Amino acid sequence: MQQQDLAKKAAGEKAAEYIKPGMTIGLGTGSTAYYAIMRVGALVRDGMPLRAVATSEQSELLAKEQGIPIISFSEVDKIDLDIDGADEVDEHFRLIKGGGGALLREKIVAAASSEMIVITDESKYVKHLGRFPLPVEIIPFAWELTFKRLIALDAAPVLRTRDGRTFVTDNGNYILDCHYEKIKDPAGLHQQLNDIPGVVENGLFLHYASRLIIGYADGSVKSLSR
Ligand SMILES: O=C[C@H](O)[C@H](O)[C@H](O)COP(=O)(O)O
Repeated sequence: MQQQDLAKKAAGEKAAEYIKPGMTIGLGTGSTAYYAIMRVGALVRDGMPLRAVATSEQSELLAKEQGIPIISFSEVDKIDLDIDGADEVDEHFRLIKGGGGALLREKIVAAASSEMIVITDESKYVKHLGRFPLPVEIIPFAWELTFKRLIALDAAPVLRTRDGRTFVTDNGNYILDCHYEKIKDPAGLHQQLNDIPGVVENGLFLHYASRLIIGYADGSVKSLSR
């Protein structure tokens, strides 16, 4: 296993220690959330009663393979604990998410959760958000106009593609990856982006994370709360 994967595994498995019987869990998306989901699966197989909602089709599939009871959102009043990865996190627990294109569902789940644990390896803990391109989910209708609005705002947007085709999210939308290098005013930018017609959501998660678990290649973790 690569060193970064050891760090992700350590963080994902540590997060699962916060799960208590009877909880409703939000399952994140990505290569770090993968390890948390695997651990949740092991807890279920050991007999712990819990249920979960997933933040992407990919995570739902993995959860079902692991035997985790997935419930529909119509059955959910509140989510006790959301465990998810991030592309960047700063010391104020502000995040950039959406590298895998799951930001919209992830934000809906984070907003509905009493607690959000963010799991990362140390490379993602940054002084300033922005080196990782900020994903912005937009609707396909007239996407070129939304794209031009973002150019006018100096976001340097790039339409995300995969295998030579436009990337389409689980919600049928497109992603514009916006290049800032250093985001000086995350709250202002969040508002500015979401005010643009055609923008569905952006990858800044500013108020959701309550605990940050950073994994290291030697298998150790640092768990910080706010
Ligand atoms: O859209 C994807 C999510 O926001 C992921 O949680 C994020 O991209 C981190 O993924 P990974 O753990 O694979 O680096």
